[in-house]
Amino acid sequence: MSTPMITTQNLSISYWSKNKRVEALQDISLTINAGEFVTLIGPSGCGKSTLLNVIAGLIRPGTDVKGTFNNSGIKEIGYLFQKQTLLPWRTVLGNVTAPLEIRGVPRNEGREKALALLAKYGLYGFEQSFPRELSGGMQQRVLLIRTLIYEPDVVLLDEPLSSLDAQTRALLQDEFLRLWRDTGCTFILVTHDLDEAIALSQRVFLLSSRPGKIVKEFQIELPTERSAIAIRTDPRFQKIQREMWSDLTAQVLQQQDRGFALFKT
Ligand SMILES: Nc1ncnc2c1ncn2[C@@H]1O[C@H](COP(=O)(O)OP(=O)(O)OP(=O)(O)O)[C@@H](O)[C@H]1O
Repeated sequence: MSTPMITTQNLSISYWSKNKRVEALQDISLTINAGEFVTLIGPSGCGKSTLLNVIAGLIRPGTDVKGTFNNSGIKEIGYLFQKQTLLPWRTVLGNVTAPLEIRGVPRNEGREKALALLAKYGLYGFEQSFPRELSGGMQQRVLLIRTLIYEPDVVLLDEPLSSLDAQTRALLQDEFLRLWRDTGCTFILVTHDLDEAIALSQRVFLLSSRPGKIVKEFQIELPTERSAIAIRTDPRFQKIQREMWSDLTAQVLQQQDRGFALFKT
C-alpha cells in the first residue's frame, strides 16, 4: 500500500510583484507517495520551483495561496538546488558533518557516519580535501551526501545537475538512482532535461506554461533497478521520450504564440 506524503488540491499560487499579481500555479491537484521518485518538468517560468517550495512549506509572506496542500507526511526535508555550494573554508568531512553539528549530534558519531557515507559513495581519500580541490561532479556528490546525512524522508532537487557537463551529469544521475534505492527516501526533482526525468523517475508531471497547470502525468514503467545511462537505448524509454517531447513542444509553442499575440497588441 502506498502512503500519501504530499497532497495538493486545486492549489493556485500568485505572487505580488510591483503591485501586479503574477499567477504562478493554477489548480494543481496531485499526490506524491512515500518512497516515490517524482519529477516536475515544464517550460521556463512555469512554476516548478514554486511548487517545490510549497511542498517544502517555504511560502514567502505576501504570497497568495488558494486551495489546499498537506505535507504533514514529511518529518524532515533535504533540499538541494542548483546554486548551492559547499562551505569553502571547511574540508569535505567538515561540510558533510555540518548539518549534524547544527542538530547537536555528538562529534564522534557524526564523524563516523560521514566517513562511512563518503566511502560508500566514492569519496574515500578526499575527506580532508577542500571543495576547491574537487571536480564539479565530486562537489555535487558531497552536497548530496550532506543533504542525506540527517536522514530526511524527502529530498527536493531543484535542477541540481544543470551546471555540469553531460558525462558528469550522467554519472551523477546513476548516483541519484542508487541513493534513492538505498535510502527509501522520496525524491522530487525539477529539471529541464526530459531524458533525465525519464531515466530517473517513476512518475513525471508535465506543467503548462505560466500559470503552471498539470497537463499530463506520465507513468514511467521502467525497471527500478536500472542504469540511468543504459536505459536510454530501451525502446520503452524512447517511446516515452517522443511523447514527452511532443507534449512539451506544444506547451512551449503555446507560450510563444501568447507572447507574440501580446507583442502585436
Ligand atoms: N518571489 C516572487 N515574486 C514575484 N514573482 C515571482 C516570485 N517567485 C517566482 N515568481 C514568478 O513566478 C513564476 C514561476 O516562477 P518559478 O521560479 O516557480 O518557475 P520555474 O518553472 O521554476 O522557472 P525556471 O524553469 O525558469 O527555473 C515566474 O514567472 C516568476 O517570475
